[in-house]
Formats: sequence, structure tokens, C-alpha cells
Amino acid sequence: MTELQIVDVRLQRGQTTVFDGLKLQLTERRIGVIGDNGAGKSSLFRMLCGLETPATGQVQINGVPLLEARQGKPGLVGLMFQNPDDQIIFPTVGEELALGLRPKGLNKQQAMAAAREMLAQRGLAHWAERAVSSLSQGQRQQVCWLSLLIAAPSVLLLDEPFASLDLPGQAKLAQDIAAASQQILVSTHVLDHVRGFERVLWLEQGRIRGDGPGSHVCRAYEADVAARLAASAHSRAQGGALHG
Ligand SMILES: Nc1ncnc2c1ncn2[C@@H]1O[C@H](COP(=O)(O)OP(=O)(O)OP(=O)(O)O)[C@@H](O)[C@H]1O
Repeated sequence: MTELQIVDVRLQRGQTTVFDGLKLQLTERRIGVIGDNGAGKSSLFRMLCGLETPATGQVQINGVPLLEARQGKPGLVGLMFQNPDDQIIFPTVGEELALGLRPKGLNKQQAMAAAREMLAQRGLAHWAERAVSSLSQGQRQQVCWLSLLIAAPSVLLLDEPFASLDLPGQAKLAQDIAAASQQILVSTHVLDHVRGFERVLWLEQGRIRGDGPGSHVCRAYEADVAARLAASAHSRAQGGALHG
């Protein structure tokens, strides 16, 4: 099992200090990440796969600094981007899936054959030559997931992977996540997708506000949102009474 560790990290993005003194040990097989817009979910994932470098502190894999651990092992941590257009590089679906197999030593033909086989197994054989630009947003999100699945990194980071999927697509992805043997972290605003996870992190302005079994943490976040809504309705009503 791969163990990700965040050791006393400060992360700066532009003018924003996203994390300051963040410490986390991530050992559970399924970890959900929830919280308001701007709480730091994407930043956490980008940092865990090396796209953002902390100003101080460190991300470690099995006790080894991330950059060192990834040398010669590009398939250690994989990110499914929130926006498919940030992830997809190649013009066709087949080529995009094949890309994930090249680090495993397959040549171009072998990688394309494996990509075609995977698509065929999922009833999507006709997608192999399909231009990515001709796919809908949800279909592009599916391609991003399949790219990660075929590349099979040890740790999968899925940043709002359900966002554009239709209901059957969401159900299929949830099944795939349940069946995968790797460690998977999922950020989402749809709490039902992570409520059953053994661990959920609730981020609030870059700090850990909740950390525990999915059912407990999701309930606590929902209660907090309800309380905030009630407080703002109350203050609006008071404002109305004052001006009435
Ligand atoms: N490229 C950037 N430059 C500067 N600040 C950024 C950048 N990207 C994000 N931020 C800031 O970092 C903080 C965390 O953003 P992040 O995207 O990690 O939040 P999030 O929890 O993923 O939000 P959402 O739910 O909207 O996707 C926010 O205050 C955001 O404004």
C-alpha cells in the first residue's frame, strides 16, 4: 500500500496562501474530500501529484519526498483533472488512452491495441478513432477516467469526477471506483458519492475542519451549511424588519 503524507505544508498560489501548517497522513483505500468552493480541494490534489510545490514542508510517498519517489516511476500518482480540457492532449480517444501505457514500455502499436481492447470491453469500440473535440463534456470526462484507469497509477486522485456525468455514467464510475484495487481520493460536491467512504476530509479555507468516517463528516458539513443558510436568512429578515 502506498502511503501519502503531507508534512507541515505551506502552499502559496498567486497571492493566496492556500495551506499553512497542513499535516495529513493518507493511508485509507477510499478518501473523500469535500468543502465549499475555494476550500483547497483541487490545490490538495495538484500538490499530491507534484503539479504544485509547497513553499515549506513536504509531500512524501512512503517516507520519500514526492519528486524523488517519482523519478523513474511516473505511474505512482495520477490525477483526473476537474476540467477534461486540462488533461486531454491527443486528438483522438484511442491515442489519449494509449498515452497512459507508453511509460509501461509498450510501443505505439501495442498501446493502441490495448486502448482499442479496453474501449471494446466497455462497448465503446467506436470511440477509438473518434475526435476528442467531437465529444460532449461528460464524454470527455469519461475519457479522462478511462485514461487514468488504463494507466493504472498506484494512487488515483479524482477531482470532481462526477461533475458532468449523466446518471448512468455516475453509477458506472462509482462501480469502477469500488472495484479498483488502488488507493483513490475523490473530491466532490455530491456528498452521496463519498458518504460511504471509510474516511472523508472536510476542507474549510485550507484547514481540516472535519476528518473521519464519511457518514459522520458529511453529516457535519451538511449541518454547517444548513446553519449558515439559516443565519443568513435570519439576518436578511432582520435587515428587512429594520427597513420595513
Ligand atoms: N491559479 C491560481 N492562482 C491563484 N490562486 C488560486 C489559483 N487556483 C486556485 N487559487 C486559490 O486557491 C484557493 C483554493 O482553490 P482550489 O481550486 O483548490 O479550491 P477548490 O476547493 O478546489 O474549489 P472548487 O470547489 O471551486 O473547485 C482559492 O482561494 C482559490 O481562489
